[in-house]
Amino acid sequence: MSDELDSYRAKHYNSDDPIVRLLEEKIESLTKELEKLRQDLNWYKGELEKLLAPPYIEAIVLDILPDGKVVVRSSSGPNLIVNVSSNIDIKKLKPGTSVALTQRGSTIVEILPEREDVYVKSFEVVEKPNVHYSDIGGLSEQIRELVEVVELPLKNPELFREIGIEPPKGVLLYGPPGTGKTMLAKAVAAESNATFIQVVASEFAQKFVGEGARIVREVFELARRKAPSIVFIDEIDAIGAKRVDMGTSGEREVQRTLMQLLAEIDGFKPLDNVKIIAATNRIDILDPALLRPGRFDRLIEVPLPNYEGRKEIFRIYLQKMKVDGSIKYDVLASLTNGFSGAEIKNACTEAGYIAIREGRRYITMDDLVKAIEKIRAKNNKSKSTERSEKYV
Ligand SMILES: Nc1ncnc2c1ncn2[C@@H]1O[C@H](COP(=O)(O)OP(=O)(O)OP(=O)(O)O)[C@@H](O)[C@H]1O
Repeated sequence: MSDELDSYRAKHYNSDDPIVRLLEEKIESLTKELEKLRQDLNWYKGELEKLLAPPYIEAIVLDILPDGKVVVRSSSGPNLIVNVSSNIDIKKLKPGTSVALTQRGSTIVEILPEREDVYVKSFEVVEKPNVHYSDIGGLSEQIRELVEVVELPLKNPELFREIGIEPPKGVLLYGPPGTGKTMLAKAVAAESNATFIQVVASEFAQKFVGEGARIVREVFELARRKAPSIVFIDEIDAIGAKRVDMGTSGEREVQRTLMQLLAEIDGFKPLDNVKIIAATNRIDILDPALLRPGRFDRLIEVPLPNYEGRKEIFRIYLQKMKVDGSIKYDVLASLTNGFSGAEIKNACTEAGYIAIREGRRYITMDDLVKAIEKIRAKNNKSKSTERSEKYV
């Protein structure tokens, strides 16, 4: 057939003939259209394949066996012993590697990019916090204690083994809001060259049954992987308060999470290279089980700064700002009785704004006095609102 066509074309072909040119243009555009349709068809086939393909199961490698099989913890729950697909380099598999299993869960078909559990992502992991003891005012006694029970054991566990004393596994920092508890935890992590893992206990209280306990497990597995590390649990009263009744499922979930936390703490030895620091504004409502020996058995109070502490905190912030020669630190300390460190910092920032509003590039004593009055007025207002709400 194609020979006859070729010989017909050879005899009659006339490129000047307008019909021939028209036909050739038509053929060219149809050929392009056909090519485009072929590409679209392949794309749709690929999409259809993805849509119809059963989902992979995510898993974490726990161990590699001598026979080349791998033990994984699948996200669907059980531990499995699985094969490794030939396109996977088994040397790239190590405990903690995230992998994808076939739908039947029998074979590792893909190595997933390194990531922490999505829940753990909701926690802050700071390899090296940028807070130092010198940034903290009025808490020298608390710093000394943290150096003794956290920094030294992390940096020099042998010293404690040799002498034969066990430092506490958990330290509880307690005191009013804004007094420097989080700063202290970050500073001791920075000075100990430890990874700082900050969680807010209310993050543990998840809405799905068992999720809180799972998050606790993930956080402590992360802490072991990144050791030496410090797990800092802020607002621990969110899960560690005395339980009055186990009526609601939410209360039971919180209790399960607390039990998991206690199990994790009990699972550590005092000289392991993971330390746990918790913070609370409400030590009075904590479950005594948390404070039992071997858990948070070192309590460090972090109170509002006294006169000298307030002077120190003002110096820390004002030395980083442009001020004129009128600053009197003793007067500032006298005007801020009852202020927390956070409120003193806010007063310095507010004084900066007052100077800017008045068109100046430096802060005066008058700016600071006005700022202190503004913050005290705001505090009094919020306290009176609190009181009135209490009696509503
Ligand atoms: N003693 C202090 N020295 C210097 N700055 C302080 C001090 N206390 C608080 N601050 C300032 O207040 C801010 C809040 O402090 P921090 O978060 O450590 O308080 P906290 O006690 O953990 O508060 P909360 O109990 O509300 O979590 C800090 O970022 C810091 O700037």
